[in-house]
Amino acid sequence: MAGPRPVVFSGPSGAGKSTLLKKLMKEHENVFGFSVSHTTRKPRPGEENGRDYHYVTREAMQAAIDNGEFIENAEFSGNLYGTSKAAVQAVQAKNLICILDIDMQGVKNIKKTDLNPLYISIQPPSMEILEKRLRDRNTESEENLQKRLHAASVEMEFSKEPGMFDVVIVNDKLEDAYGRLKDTLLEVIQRVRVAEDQRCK
Ligand SMILES: Nc1nc2c(ncn2[C@@H]2O[C@H](COP(=O)(O)OP(=O)(O)O)[C@@H](O)[C@H]2O)c(=O)[nH]1
Ligand SMILES: Nc1ncnc2c1ncn2[C@@H]1O[C@H](COP(=O)(O)OP(=O)(O)O)[C@@H](O)[C@H]1O
Repeated sequence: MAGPRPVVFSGPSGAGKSTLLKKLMKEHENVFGFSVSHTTRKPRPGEENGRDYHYVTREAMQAAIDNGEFIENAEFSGNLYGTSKAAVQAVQAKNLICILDIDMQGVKNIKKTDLNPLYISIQPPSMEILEKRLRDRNTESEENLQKRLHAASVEMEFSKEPGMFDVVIVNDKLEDAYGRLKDTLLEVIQRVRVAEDQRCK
């Protein structure tokens, strides 16, 4: 696939991926583009169809998967999630750095493709803090929260597997984590800006 090297973000639900990504994309408009995944989960208040996710039924999503429209897909906390080929192509066609927010099954499956992204893991400082943040976010039922916490402990172990991630960022103080993220991406951001300047000349 053409375009600049994509960046994968992964890590437990509640680690702060969306918070960091939104900040990054707001500060660097026209550098990053979000790969909008499909999901069978219901939208949360404030989420928008086509911007945060493509919200679909399980039947529609399964049919699209069977039709070969997805790069990867996974079941998480009782719902289907997946990255469509069209989602990544839409970003790459604009020459933007494609950002993917996916779980560890997605990371494993993307590693089998030719996408060749940079892999960044976002981790919470501890399980206790993660639970507090997830509870305070107030988006999940108790049952869902427990499923996410169970998955989180596995995701936290996964991030320690040698060679799995290029960078692991612990999101303790938000500004510190964001600083580390920007340092990590400095070179790729600059490369896209130089290419953009050259196109404008
Ligand atoms: N494999 C895969 N995972 C995804 C995809 N989109 C989102 N996820 C992951 O699904 C999990 C749940 O996402 P979500 O329901 O938005 O909850 P949140 O992470 O707590 O905000 C997270 O780990 C996401 O990274 C996707 O397209 N593929
Ligand atoms: N460094 C931080 N300190 C305190 N709260 C945070 C921090 N980072 C994120 N949060 C909060 O924690 C919750 C989970 O973050 P979120 O970005 O939704 O995680 P994810 O996308 O990984 O599931 C949100 O309510 C968010 O505002």
